[in-house]
Amino acid sequence: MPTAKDSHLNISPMYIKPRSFADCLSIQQDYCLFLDIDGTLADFTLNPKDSIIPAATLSLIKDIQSCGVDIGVVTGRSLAEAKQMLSSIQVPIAATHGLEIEFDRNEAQGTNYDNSDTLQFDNTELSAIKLAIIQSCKPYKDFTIEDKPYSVALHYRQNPDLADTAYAIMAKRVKSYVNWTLQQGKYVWEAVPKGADKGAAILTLLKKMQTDHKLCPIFIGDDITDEAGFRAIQQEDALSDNTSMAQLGQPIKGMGIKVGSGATCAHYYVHDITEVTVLLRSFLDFCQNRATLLSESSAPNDFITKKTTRCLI
Ligand SMILES: O=P(O)(O)OC[C@H]1O[C@H](O[C@H]2O[C@H](CO)[C@@H](O)[C@H](O)[C@H]2O)[C@H](O)[C@@H](O)[C@@H]1O
Repeated sequence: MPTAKDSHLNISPMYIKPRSFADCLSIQQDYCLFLDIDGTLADFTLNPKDSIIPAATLSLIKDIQSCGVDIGVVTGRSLAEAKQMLSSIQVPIAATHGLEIEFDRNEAQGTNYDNSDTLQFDNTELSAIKLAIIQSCKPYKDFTIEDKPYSVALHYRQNPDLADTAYAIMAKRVKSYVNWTLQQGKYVWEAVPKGADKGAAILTLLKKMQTDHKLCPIFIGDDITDEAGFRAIQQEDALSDNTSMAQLGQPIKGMGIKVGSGATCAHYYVHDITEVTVLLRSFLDFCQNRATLLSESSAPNDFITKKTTRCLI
């Protein structure tokens, strides 16, 4: 079974004190925020269907949006599930690891799309893979199979000893399909169309959010699939792959924040979901203060002094 080790995961991230997150930010800079769901906004549960994003977190997101900050959710969940979990707020969503993107649930067709055409998604193949996985899992009561419109996930959180078995089943079932690949997550292996990538999804959302003011994207995520997102906004791939430059026409210097310790290419980390909430609250304070300062002055640069990065210990 492959491990989570990856040649990109070689940076020791710096801890951000979540309560002082505002101290890391500059009042002269416009920010936007990208948020992962599971392990970042929602605590883990044995069955994915039982997960919720706490009402307080949703209301925090809404308050940040009210300050004029764009927020996008980037998740491995299907669009339908993500929308249900986020039903009390309006937020652009890149779901199924970027395969399904919805900018605005009320907008007419044209702004929302799925990537399944581009990625040569074949529903017949997906059905065959799902069926084969169901067959293989019959002897094991501790697996949970998550049936999504564009992928299928095999969860073994109920019995972590089944990790190797889960990988063996999934690898066997995907191996004969050239357009499919396996993605690892926390206690899960998922069969996804090749090319599904949270980094590209974030850049698609960012391009849509971009105005005359250059935005500094902040992405918070916890899992292996979030690494592509960290790389995209931190421009780690700029030398080898110019996708981000080409998409936005300018370099991006964003902040990747990993939830939890462990190898990551994110430059920063916080310990857990509770700290994510504290960090979001600090970000809200920053946005509210910034809005007040900007509204009080017609020439903001006359009195606003740029903050320096003091958030690290
Ligand atoms: O990108 P994310 O929003 O982090 O979604 C990644 C996967 O999250 C879900 O699985 C994880 O959460 C489950 C519920 O807590 C947990 O049981 C499982 O062990 C985790 O891997 C979701 O079910 C998957 O579809 C997402 O791909």
